[in-house]
Amino acid sequence: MAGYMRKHGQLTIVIKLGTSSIVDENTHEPLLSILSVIVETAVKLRQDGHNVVLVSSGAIGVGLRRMDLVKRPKQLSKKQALAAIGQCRLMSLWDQMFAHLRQPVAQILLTRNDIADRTQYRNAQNTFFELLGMGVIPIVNENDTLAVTEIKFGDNDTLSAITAGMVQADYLFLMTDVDCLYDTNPRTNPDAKAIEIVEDIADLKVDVSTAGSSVGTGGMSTKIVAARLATSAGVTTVITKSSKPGNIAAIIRYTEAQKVARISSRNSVVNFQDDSVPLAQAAALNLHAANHALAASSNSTLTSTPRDSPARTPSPQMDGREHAPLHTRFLPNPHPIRDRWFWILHGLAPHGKLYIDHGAWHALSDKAGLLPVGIVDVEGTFAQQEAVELWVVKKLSSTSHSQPPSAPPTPSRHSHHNHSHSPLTHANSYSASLHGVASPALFELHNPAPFEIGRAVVNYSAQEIRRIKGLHSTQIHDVLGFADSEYVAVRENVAFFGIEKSRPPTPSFGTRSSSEHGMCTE
Ligand SMILES: N[C@@H](CCC(=O)OP(=O)(O)O)C(=O)O
Repeated sequence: MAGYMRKHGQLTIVIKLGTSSIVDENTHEPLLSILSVIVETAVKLRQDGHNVVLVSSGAIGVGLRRMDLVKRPKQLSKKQALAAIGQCRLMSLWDQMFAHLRQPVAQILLTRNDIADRTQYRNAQNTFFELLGMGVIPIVNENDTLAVTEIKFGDNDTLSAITAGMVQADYLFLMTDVDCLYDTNPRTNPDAKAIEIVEDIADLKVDVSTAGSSVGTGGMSTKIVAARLATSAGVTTVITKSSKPGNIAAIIRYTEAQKVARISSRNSVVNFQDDSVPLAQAAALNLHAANHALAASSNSTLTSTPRDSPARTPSPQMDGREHAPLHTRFLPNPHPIRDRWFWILHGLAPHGKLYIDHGAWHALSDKAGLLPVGIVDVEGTFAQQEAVELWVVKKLSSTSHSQPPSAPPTPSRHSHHNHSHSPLTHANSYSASLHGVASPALFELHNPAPFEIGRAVVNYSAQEIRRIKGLHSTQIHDVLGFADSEYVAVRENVAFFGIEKSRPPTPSFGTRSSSEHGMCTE
């Protein structure tokens, strides 16, 4: 990537500030003391040789103050107008504050649509890298003028996670109005326990109604979605309190020192508050390997502490060990998703669904492309080169073939990636098994429920795939009158939600012969 070469030990840190960290919830006046500490922290990190990116909400909030309005309007165009008014004030505020410390900044406004095109995604990425290489702090927000519902990131937590993936960050800090994630709502439950380390986000089970504010759009649930997305790209993700931005440096120092301590097999944890512990030296170690070692060395998936435990008082001296300020740290996936696949999963909005069988899943895990023969059903309307969700369904066993399913399905299992996706209904699952599938095999589409494994960019439209599903590639031309590719999606255009989704369990439930999928096991 032009203009960007990571130096030895250099970290890239993305800091996301929600509206409630930037303006007062009631008066919408800028929270100057918090912003000042953020500026000082970011500049200090820069001086230590690290890259810093800010994701700053607050345009609408600042716009409200500028126009002396009390309440956020409901109408989209009014919100967009306020964002346009507020964004230039917001940037002017950041620019002035950073200018006091002679730190140049740049504004980057993104919409989902901008990065849905691979070339534009790479252009945005190259701009980030060029800015970081020049020592500039990019300040990112959603381009609210253009961002209607279909092309919105949804909230700035998601935008910050996509930004963190795009700049290949080491850390994403999601600054919020609580000091960390709790297992239940700390405002209503005094026994709520702080969750300090999340080794595998797939195992996280919390009541996500724990936090939120009246001026922002994100609550704790969007932070967890963002953490899932960022950790999949190999980014350590931290939730901590925005009113104490000085914690950022302490948490990084503590985490990096812990990695050094683990790797060098020392038992004591290095004093994270001691500025003499060189951050760059700590960071010089391979971060992903170190995090993996850290995860492996702990017994439980989640480490939690009672809310007001003395162990959580800032900087205590306990048993000769220092503790970081209270925060939740999501460890990065030790097998981060490649940049192109991260883009397919999170840069593109899916326009429909393909239901595939286990044989196709096996073939994909064996690095083959997605052939029409492995497709069981199609949902939605999409064009060539658009993204779709990939859902796996199980074939019925041969003993079940003679009888159609008789009872309505009970959804048994949902993908944790998207709870809003309901399994296929009984009726359409059965009809799916009857129409269009070349093989007489039926598919058990509801028990277990289909589950989403990833996304694909397809070579054929929904209408075309409906006509070729279940067929051999040699038949595509006869049916459609053309055959752009033997694959519905080439392997390079198929991305999985993590390593566990990329490998089907063995033995396979599929019944097709391996040769049909161009693979050697089934
Ligand atoms: N782009 C919008 C931010 C949307 C929003 O409210 O985000 P957040 O406060 O992070 O939940 C703005 O700048 O006002």
